[in-house]
Parts: sequence; C-alpha cells; structure tokens
Amino acid sequence: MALRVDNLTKTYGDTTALSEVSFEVPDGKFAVVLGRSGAGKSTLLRILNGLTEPTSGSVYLDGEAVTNSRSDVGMVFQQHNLVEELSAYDNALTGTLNRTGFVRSLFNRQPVDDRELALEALDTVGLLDESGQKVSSMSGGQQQRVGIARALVQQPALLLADEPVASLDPSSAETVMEYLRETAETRNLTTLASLHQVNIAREYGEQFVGLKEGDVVFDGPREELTAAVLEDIYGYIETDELREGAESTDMNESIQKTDEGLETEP
Ligand SMILES: Nc1ncnc2c1ncn2[C@@H]1O[C@H](COP(=O)(O)OP(=O)(O)OP(=O)(O)O)[C@@H](O)[C@H]1O
Repeated sequence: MALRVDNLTKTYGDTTALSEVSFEVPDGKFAVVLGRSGAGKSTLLRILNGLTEPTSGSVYLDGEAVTNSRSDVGMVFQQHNLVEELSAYDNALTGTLNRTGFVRSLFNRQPVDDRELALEALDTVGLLDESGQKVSSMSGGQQQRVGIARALVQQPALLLADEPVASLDPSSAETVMEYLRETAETRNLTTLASLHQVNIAREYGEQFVGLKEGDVVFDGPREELTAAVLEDIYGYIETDELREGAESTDMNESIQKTDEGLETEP
C-alpha cells in the first residue's frame, strides 16, 4: 500500500521533533529515513506505528486516513524484542497477536491459518529449518531475521524497521538487509527503514527521506543522494573527508568515508 505522510508535526514542550513533515512512499517501495541523531527518525516511525500521537498532521495508507489502530503496520526493532526462551516459530507466531486491524477489516481479507503464516514467514527469512530452535541460541543476525518473520506474520500493509542492523556486524547486517529487501520485493511490501550506515542505506534503499532537526531536507532516489546532499543532512560532518569525497568522482569512496564519519558520532 502507498504511504502518505501529511504535515506531521510533533512537539515535546519546547522541542520540535518533527515539523510539518510530508512525503509519500509508493506501493511496494523500499524507502530509507536518514538523519543524524535527534533528527526525528524514531519519532516519525513511532507515529507511523501508533506508539506516539502526532501533535498535528495525518498518515494515509492507500488514501485512507489511519487514525487509531496500526495493527497493519509491522515493526522491526533494533533490539528485536524477542522472547529469548521461546523458539523461532513461537516468536514468529506472537506476530498474530497484533493482527486483525482497521485496514484489514476495511479490505475484508480472509482469515488464514496462523501456523502456516509463521512457517511461511520463517521460510521467507531463510529460517525454516531452524524454526524449532530457541532464539537465545541464535546469532544476532538470525534473531533479527526472526524479528522480521514476526512482523510478517502480522501481514502488514506497511513494514517499518528502526535501525534494524545497527547492533550487527557488517556481514550479518548485509544478510539481514538482503532478506529485508527480498521480503519487500516478493511480498510487494511498502517498507520504511531508518538506517545509520549510509553505505548500507544506499545499497538497499530505493527512495531516501533526509531529516534534519525535524524538517525534510531531501526526498529522492539513490542517484540524487550525492555527497553534497549527505553533507546537508548530516550537517555536522564538515570534515575534510567529506569535502574530498564530494570532489571525488568515486561516489562509493565518498560514501564509505561519510559512513566512517558517522560511526564516530555517539
Ligand atoms: N519522549 C520524548 N520527550 C521529550 N523529547 C523527546 C522525546 N522523544 C524524542 N524527543 C526529542 O525529539 C527530538 C527527535 O528525537 P528522535 O529520537 O526522534 O531522533 P532520532 O533521529 O531518532 O535520533 P536517534 O538516531 O538518536 O535515535 C530530539 O531532540 C529528542 O530529544
């Protein structure tokens, strides 16, 4: 389903976390939210997930205003929030608890076998053979894939991922991102992920929304995500590396350097 965010504003006392944020993500697209720490990424995802109420503004899925229930929005968390003593299968199955929501009833979807859904979801993330394994004995990357499976069992219309690979080593991060992309593609699932690592974001994102102090300062495709745009989004990186990168013809090199700069930011 297509996502439309219309003039979202969120204030906490004197702090404006989001200021009239508007953008659209077409049906089935993989979008990435970029921004330095405090730019408003988590606030945006929390509003989309219904965990936080906006001060003003609206969210639409396929043109329908989403007000109370966000049960059709699946969420993948940085710390995956799984029940470690349960199996991958049982954890995936807990995704059904959040199902049957507003959008689903609106589109009159048929009830399906939850067990089948859980196994299908585990298959999607390459963990069908490990479905009986306790989550506590799995690697960080596998655990995050169980987190994705749990979100899929919800049969979401929109998949959100808040820093899904921030706590993983580069190789596991790649694997998780591959599965996330494949999932979005094969299920035509509109996805919005906040990512800290710019090189990973560039590799997997199709659309990029740059937030800076609560404002949208960029909304465009990969080709337009230049070093100059990144410098605007991450205003604090006034480093020689980034300037060199912006002047370099090798964009990948520049992004790598930008990313290294980011990693030093607490
Ligand atoms: N519950 C809250 N109460 C008060 N201020 C908040 C609250 N949540 C967020 N803020 C403020 O809103 C702004 C945006 O925060 P937010 O967590 O959305 O940023 P972020 O881009 O997700 O940052 P990070 O990458 O560090 O998670 C910050 O100034 C933050 O201090």
